[in-house]
Amino acid sequence: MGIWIINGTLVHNELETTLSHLYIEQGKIAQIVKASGDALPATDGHEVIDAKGALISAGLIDMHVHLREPGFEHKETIASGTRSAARGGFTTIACMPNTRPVIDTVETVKYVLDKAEQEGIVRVLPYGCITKNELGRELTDFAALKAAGVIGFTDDGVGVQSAQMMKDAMAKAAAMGMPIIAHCEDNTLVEGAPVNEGTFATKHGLKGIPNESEAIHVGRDILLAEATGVHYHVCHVSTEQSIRLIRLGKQIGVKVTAEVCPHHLLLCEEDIPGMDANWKMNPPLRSRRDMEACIEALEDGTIDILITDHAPHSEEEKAKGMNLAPFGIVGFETAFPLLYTKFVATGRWTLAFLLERMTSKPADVFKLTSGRIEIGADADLTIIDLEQEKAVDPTTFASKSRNTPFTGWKLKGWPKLTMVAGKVVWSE
Ligand SMILES: NC(=O)N[C@@H](CC(=O)O)C(=O)O
Ligand SMILES: [Zn+2]
Ligand SMILES: [Zn+2]
Repeated sequence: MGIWIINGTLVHNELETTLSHLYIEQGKIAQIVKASGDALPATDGHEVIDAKGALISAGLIDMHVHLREPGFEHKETIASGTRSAARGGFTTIACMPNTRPVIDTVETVKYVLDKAEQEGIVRVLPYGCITKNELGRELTDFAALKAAGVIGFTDDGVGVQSAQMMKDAMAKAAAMGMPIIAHCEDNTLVEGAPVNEGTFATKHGLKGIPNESEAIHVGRDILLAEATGVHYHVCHVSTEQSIRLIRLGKQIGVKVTAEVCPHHLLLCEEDIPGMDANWKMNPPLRSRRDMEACIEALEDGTIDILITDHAPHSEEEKAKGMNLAPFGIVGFETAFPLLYTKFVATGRWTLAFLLERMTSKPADVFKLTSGRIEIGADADLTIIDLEQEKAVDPTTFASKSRNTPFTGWKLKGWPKLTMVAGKVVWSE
């Protein structure tokens, strides 16, 4: 017995969309049939899911998320985080190692993979730390972590401050064909500032995080990537200056790729309503000019992929206020509707472009086999209603945390059903 998903809209490319039926057998896509009139394929003896004209996308992929387990289970767990991801239409997520303990040993990699297997409902790909405890002093055992199943190395949450340490890490990663994923931040330029150095900081008398604190690392690391030949991936790009450097790096043939979050495309410092820590994240909301540079960079391919940087924190932690609250906002359950409503429904992007940046592009950048609807592929799929309009209501989130600046936004493009390897893991 297999599953027929009937009457779904498939986006083949910018020009071609078809109403189609998909047949799934043993977790894989076995047939793709173009609908003709009202005629249905022979579905006898099979399970039938009627997509009712809604979009069927390859399952969304998010290469930058925080699941908080082990150590911060009050913010999120692998169980709650993967449910939140499924509701957002994500079928594969790559989790950051800034847990407690951090993911810097084989034991912790195993712990995360076992938990994901037992309690997770979407695919979880862990990253391992570049340095032990993310302290920047000593490299982890890359070979052992790779063998245990990590897909790349990163100290996300903090920048690797020493250029020599980063160079050694890149040389080692390059030798084993693994990517380095970098949170770019020079601590000497940041000094505990909670928001961007700009209009909001000035108005409220706050210390500011300057654009150079990010871009200095991007520039340094592109030179180191050129020297070592590593695949270097820049986390959550937020500044015009970083983009300029990534563009140059690509032009001269350095293997540099980059990602951007929805909030850096949709919000800037002018939008922050007041001293509300649900607007505090790292990197911070920058100037309008930076926001526009990020949009253009995604459009021209300088930035390769979209990610959420889903960073759950509890209400108590966020209630500490702009100066003391931790950085980060949740992202899974708003990402697709936000991007669809603000960029596709407005006519700026095609649906094909948005889907590519959340499915096949991340798969290509990180050499994953998922991200495409084709015969023989794992049936990782998402059904999305592009028409229904609904306001963002954090009380409905499957995530344990509700720290979002998007409360009340009226959006279209809500996922209805998420399938991983032919199994429905969430449906409305
Ligand atoms: N992005 C954030 O604001 N916070 C992240 C850390 C990070 O992604 O650097 C977190 O772990 O909370
Ligand atoms: Zn980061
Ligand atoms: Zn992060």
